Amino acid sequence: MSLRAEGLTCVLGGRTVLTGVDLAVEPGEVLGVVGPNGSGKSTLLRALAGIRGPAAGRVLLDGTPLTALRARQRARRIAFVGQEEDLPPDLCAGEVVALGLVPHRPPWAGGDVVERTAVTAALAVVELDGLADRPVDRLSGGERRRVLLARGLAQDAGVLVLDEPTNHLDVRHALGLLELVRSLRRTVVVSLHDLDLADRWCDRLVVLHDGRALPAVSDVDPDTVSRVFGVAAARVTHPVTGRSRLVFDSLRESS
Ligand SMILES: Nc1ncnc2c1ncn2[C@@H]1O[C@H](COP(=O)(O)OP(=O)(O)OP(=O)(O)O)[C@@H](O)[C@H]1O
Repeated sequence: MSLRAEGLTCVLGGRTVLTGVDLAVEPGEVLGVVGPNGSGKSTLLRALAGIRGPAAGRVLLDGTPLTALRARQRARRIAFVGQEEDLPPDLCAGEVVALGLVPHRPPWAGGDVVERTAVTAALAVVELDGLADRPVDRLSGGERRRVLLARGLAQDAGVLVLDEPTNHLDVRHALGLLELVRSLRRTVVVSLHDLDLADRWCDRLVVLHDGRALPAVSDVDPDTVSRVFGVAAARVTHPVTGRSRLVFDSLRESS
């Protein structure tokens, strides 16, 4: 599925956070969204997922404006996994994941064996086998993130919109999650604070700066990173893997 934003302007609490954002995500592409704190990453992702409509502009899913889809139709096509969610503490991990199946079943249809199987499979993908019956307030922060990702996977939508999915994850699980996301071959929009991870794992990156989106690029220029984030950025070659990596230091250290 393709996702396209045309002239998106997003206003929060009377303040214009983003102006005139144009971007396109091709079917099967992983598009990263990066930018400093408060630059509007979550706001953009929510607009792309149809959770909060823009003040101006539109989002098209395979050419159809999101506003033309009912919520249930939209949820079958776009799964959104937000940064933080206040989950009722005694809800079990499996019940959270089962929420991802709601758009696919008729109203009031209860849980059954098929649902249980889908929940078990989604939890296994995020390496949380056997935790279906554990209340979410007895999970670690990283485990809760993975439960939310499992809910997004269970939703079985063609487009995944992930806001900071690697928050709380240790380095192995963070890399594993991005490997998993790529292997799904779905259309993905993902915001990441870790610029090096974003640079390595996304097909293209959009940098948010001063309320606008810079054109998407496949290799972000270290000078752009330095200017937008106010750090000394450079590219180096990883001594073991030979892959190109972004490294950073404070501007003070570079002078
Ligand atoms: N409800 C609100 N009312 C007014 N301003 C808001 C509201 N929610 C967020 N903002 C502001 O909108 C801007 C964009 O917020 P957003 O959460 O999209 O940024 P972000 O890039 O995701 O930030 P972070 O990297 O810190 O997660 C910020 O300046 C924030 O203070």
